[in-house]
Amino acid sequence: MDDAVLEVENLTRRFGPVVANDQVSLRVRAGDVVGLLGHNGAGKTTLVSQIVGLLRPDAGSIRVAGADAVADPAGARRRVALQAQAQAPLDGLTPRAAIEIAGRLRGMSRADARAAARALADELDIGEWLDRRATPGGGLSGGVRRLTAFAMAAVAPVPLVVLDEPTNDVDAARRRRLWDAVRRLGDAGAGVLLVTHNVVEAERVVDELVVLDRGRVVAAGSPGRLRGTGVGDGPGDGTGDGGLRLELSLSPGGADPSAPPAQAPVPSPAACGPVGGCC
Ligand SMILES: Nc1ncnc2c1ncn2[C@@H]1O[C@H](COP(=O)(O)OP(=O)(O)OP(=O)(O)O)[C@@H](O)[C@H]1O
Repeated sequence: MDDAVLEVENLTRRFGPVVANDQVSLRVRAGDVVGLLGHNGAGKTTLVSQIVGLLRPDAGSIRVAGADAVADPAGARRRVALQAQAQAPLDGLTPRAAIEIAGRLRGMSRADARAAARALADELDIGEWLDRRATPGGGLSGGVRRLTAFAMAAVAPVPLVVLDEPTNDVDAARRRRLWDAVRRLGDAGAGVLLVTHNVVEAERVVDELVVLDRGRVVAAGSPGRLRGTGVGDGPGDGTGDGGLRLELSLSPGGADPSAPPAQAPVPSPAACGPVGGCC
C-alpha cells in the first residue's frame, strides 16, 4: 500500500515460553488513526517497542515510512514519535521546556517550537502549569505529566505517531481535548497507532481497530465493521453493558479466516470503570 506509514508483517516476539507477539500483521496509513486494543499482557507494548526499535523481533518485518525498523532501528526512530506508557522523565523541567526541547530535537526552529508548545498547551488546557517545574514526587500532577508527554510526541510533524495509553491519569474534560488532538494529528496527515484500554472513548476518533488476544490479532477493521449487529453496541445503547462488542469477521492478515464468526465483548463489563471504557 503506497501511503502506509507502518507495515508490520508476521511479527513474532517471544520471552522464553511466552509468545508475546504471534505473527502479528497490521498497517497504518497516512492520515489514519488505528486503535490497538487488548487485555493486559496481550502484547501491545511489546509490539510498540519493536516498532520504535527498542526490541528486536524473533521473526517478521516492520517498515516505518519506508525504513526497515529491524535492520535500521535508528532510521525508523527518526520517522516515529512515541508517547511511552511509562511516564516521561520530566523532573527538573517545566512542560514548556520539555515540549520545546522535543520540538527542537525534531529539527524545529526555536520560534516554531515555542509557538507549537503554546498551541498544544492551549489545546490540552494545561496552560496554568506550563511554567511549573516538575520535581521528584511533585510539582506536576500525573495527568499534566501525561498530557505534557503527549504534547512532546505531537509537537513536530512526523510520519507516524505511536501513543501508548495516552489518557492514563487524565481527567474527563482533558481526555476529550486529548482525543480531539489525536484526531487532529491524523487529519494533518500523520499515521497514528493508539494503544488504549479506553475503547469506548477512542471509538470516536479511530478509523480502524486492531484487537490483540494473547499475542495474536483476533479482529481488525473499522469500528462500524467490527461492531456486532446485536445488543451491546457501545455506550448509550441502553443495554447497560457499556462495552463495544466486536464481530470477529476479519480482514486478510488479521485473525484466522477459518475461524467461525463469534462475538467477543470488548471490554468485559466487569473490568470497566465508571467512566470511559477499557479492554
Ligand atoms: N521483558 C519481558 N520479559 C519477559 N516477559 C515479558 C517482557 N515483556 C513483556 N513480557 C510478557 O509478554 C506478554 C505481553 O506483554 P505486554 O507488556 O506487551 O502486554 P500489554 O498488552 O502491553 O499489556 P498491558 O495492557 O498490561 O500494558 C506478557 O505475558 C508479558 O508478561
